[in-house]
Formats: sequence, structure tokens, C-alpha cells
Amino acid sequence: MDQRRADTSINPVSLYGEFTVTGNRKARCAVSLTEKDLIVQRLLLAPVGRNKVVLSLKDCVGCRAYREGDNADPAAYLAVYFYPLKRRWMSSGMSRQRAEQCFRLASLQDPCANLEEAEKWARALSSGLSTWLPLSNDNELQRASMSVLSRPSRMMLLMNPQSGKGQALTLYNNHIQRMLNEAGVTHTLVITERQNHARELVKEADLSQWDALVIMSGDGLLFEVINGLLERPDWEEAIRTPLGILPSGSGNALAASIHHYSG
Ligand SMILES: Nc1ncnc2c1ncn2[C@@H]1O[C@H](COP(=O)(O)OP(=O)(O)OP(=O)(O)O)[C@@H](O)[C@H]1O
Repeated sequence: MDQRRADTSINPVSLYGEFTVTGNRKARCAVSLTEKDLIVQRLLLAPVGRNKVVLSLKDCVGCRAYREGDNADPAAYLAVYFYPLKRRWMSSGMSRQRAEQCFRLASLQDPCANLEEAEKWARALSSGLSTWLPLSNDNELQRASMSVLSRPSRMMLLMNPQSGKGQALTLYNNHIQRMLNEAGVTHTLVITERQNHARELVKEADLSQWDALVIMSGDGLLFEVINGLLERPDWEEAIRTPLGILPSGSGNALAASIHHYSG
């Protein structure tokens, strides 16, 4: 987790609130949202230097405001989902690891008012996140087209369950499904049953239903999807569909190259 000091004179605070941390109602914290960070400061006595955490919005995939079923409790909740780079256990490599921050908002007796406050934070966070889309600087067109989506994005996730060591479905169940839900991405999972299944599906699909096609496999399935798009009568338009790859093959050469060249 990013433990940098937040310079709030450079990044003015857009929202401030004092909440309790879910799971420990005695632990109150001051939460500030700036253009770049979410700053969480424990209000109870804590060792100096350890009571403040600065979470970069670059590492945040999404957030959610909600109430729990218990009507006697007027509290609302704000859950914020981060995936900061952390050192791997027993290794020098880094990987993104999930860190959820959940706050309990209960300053008012009215449950609707607490929920409105949580939703106000969720909206502010979401608009902060859209400025951190992981796109290259010269891709302003792509940034603009993504930020105008005023609804959750919809994607078709094509998965080859046999790819790599045959663990794509396990990876999806243990990580991907939850990340997509946290990011507010609605998706339809299509598990391919045989060679050329994805190619045929993409060739016939109504592409207006999808904002992106994402391949969870190795290079072979991506190759099939691109061929399926190019075999359509409307191929010139179809090939502009945003494509994604979640590497779960054995070589994953394309995903590795993209990561390498994009830094
Ligand atoms: N259910 C399936 N059973 C068997 N083969 C499939 C199935 N679904 C897709 N395929 C085929 O498997 C081929 C290999 O898949 P892919 O290249 O994506 O994985 P990989 O070979 O494990 O990874 P890499 O290319 O990274 O080495 C694809 O060309 C695809 O046609």
C-alpha cells in the first residue's frame, strides 16, 4: 500500500468525513479525498507515523455505497477496492494485491441520509478514478470515449478452460469475477467448448451489445477472435471493438509484450 505523505496543499481535499472502520466500531478515522489519493487517518492514539495511510486512486478499481439488511441500524457503508503493488512473499517480485477499505457512516439517525452521504462519496471517488484510466498519454481519444460511458460497461469474457495448466476457470472464480464486480463491469462469461468456437461466436455476435471483448486464455484464442472479427461483412467497424487479454495460457507472449512495452 502506498504510504506516501499526502501534500494536501498541492492536492486540495474535495471531501472530508469522520467514520468508523467496519469491524471495529471504536476505531474512528478521518477520511479525506483529494484529486489523487484517499487519505485515512486513525483518530485514536496510535504510534506516530503509523496512523495515516495514503491510498493512491491509481490503484483503485471501484467502490460501492450500501446499507445492510438490518433496519434497526441506520448506518450506511462505503467500500473502496484497491489493488496496490506489493512485494510478493518470499520473492523480490511485485504483484497487485487486494486491499479493501470499508467505512461505516452513522452520524445521522436517518438511514436514507447516511446512505446519501455514502453515495456522495462513491460518486466523488468514481469521478476521481476516471482521471486515472491506465491509458498512454497519447491516447486521449480512447480516454474520452471511455469516460462518456454513463452506464456500467458490458463485456463478453471468452474463456478457454483448457488453456495453460487448465486453471482459467479457477482464476476467474477466485479473482477475476470479484474484481470485475468491484469495478462495476457487467460481463457475460462464455466458456469455449472446442477449437474455433470463439471464432464462430464473434463472427455472428451482435457487437452493439458489447463495449469490449476480453479473452481469458493464451494467444491462440485471441488469434481466433481477431479472425472472427475480420471474417464479418462489417469487419472494418468490428475490428475497432476494444479487445482485452487476461493471460491464462502457457506462453502468454502477447500479454507479456504489451506489459513490457507499456512499462
Ligand atoms: N474447450 C476447448 N478445448 C480444447 N481446445 C480449445 C477449447 N477452447 C479453445 N480451444 C483451442 O485451444 C487453442 C489453444 O489455446 P490458447 O493458445 O489460447 O492457449 P495456450 O496454448 O495454453 O496458451 P499460449 O498460446 O499462451 O501458449 C486455441 O487455438 C483454441 O482454438
